Amino acid sequence: MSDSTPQAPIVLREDTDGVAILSFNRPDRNNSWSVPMELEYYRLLRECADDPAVRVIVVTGAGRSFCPGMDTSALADQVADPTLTTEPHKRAPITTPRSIRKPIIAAINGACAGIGLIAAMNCDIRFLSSKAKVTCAFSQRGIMAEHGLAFTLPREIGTSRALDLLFSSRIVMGQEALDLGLVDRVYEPEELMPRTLEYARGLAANSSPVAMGVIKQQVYEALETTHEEARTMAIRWWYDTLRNHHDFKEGVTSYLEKRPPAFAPWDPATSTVPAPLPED
Ligand SMILES: C/C=C/C(=O)SCCNC(=O)CCNC(=O)[C@H](O)C(C)(C)COP(=O)(O)OP(=O)(O)OC[C@H]1O[C@@H](n2cnc3c(N)ncnc32)[C@H](O)[C@@H]1OP(=O)(O)O
Repeated sequence: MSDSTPQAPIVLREDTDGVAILSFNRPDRNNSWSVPMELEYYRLLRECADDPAVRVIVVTGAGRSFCPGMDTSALADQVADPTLTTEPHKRAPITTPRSIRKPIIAAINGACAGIGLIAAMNCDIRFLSSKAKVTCAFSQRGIMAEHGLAFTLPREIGTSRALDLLFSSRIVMGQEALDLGLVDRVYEPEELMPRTLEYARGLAANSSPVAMGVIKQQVYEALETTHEEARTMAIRWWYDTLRNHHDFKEGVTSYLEKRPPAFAPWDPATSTVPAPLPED
């Protein structure tokens, strides 16, 4: 499995107006997934998570492809020697993006398959180029639904639709991907990054970082709790974090003063688990 030279990082980071853009960059292998690329992707995600200047993260692919799955040469190596393993269970979980309390938007600019689709599904929101081909690919390679796709895909698009895509590995594009709920918006290729960045910059400028961070944690936790537990957690977040936060005051005051809000940078490490509700 070859990777780019040290002069060309295998994941690029570029920052603009509170938005960090991370781009998969293995041009010689069409941005297919490799363990070094995965490790660098997670390292950069953590770097962005800890950087108060970053309010929103965009994940995309350099060049024509997003990520067409595991590098087929690595798959071929495993076919030749089944004892070879990349031991994914010993690496950071591919769900890492969901634990980062900043919005992460996938801008799917081209081929998106296998673990590339899983990476996109672990982002919070997905925008798609109308020319990009999306496929699970696993059934056609003789592989099960990898890395928790059996969890995320049915929750996003429904059980029978997920099974259709997983059984058939058929290619989905544009309007169909939107209709399925696999992606949230579709743009012409030349519009994808400008429109994604317009949206991301809007979040960075107009939405409170602490509110977005808490909302993200609430929504993913609520996938695995009861309605009542989700309601209780909202109350705990209110008392513990938001009620006395600068951004609540600023959000209300700026509206009343008819001016744009100036929300404070937020360090997610300062607030992780809200305190229990006070006893009556
Ligand atoms: C643990 C995780 C496991 C997995 O992820 S298993 C799944 C592995 N992935 C796949 O099996 C997908 C294989 N690729 C495809 O089926 C297609 O691509 C797509 C449908 C995703 C996209 O189709 P299109 O946009 O028409 O691109 P194109 O012309 O098929 O490919 C362009 C170039 O990209 C190379 N490429 C595609 N996928 C991979 C890959 N996974 N690893 C390495 N190279 C890949 C091709 O060979 C070709 O190259 P050249 O232009 O030199 O002919």
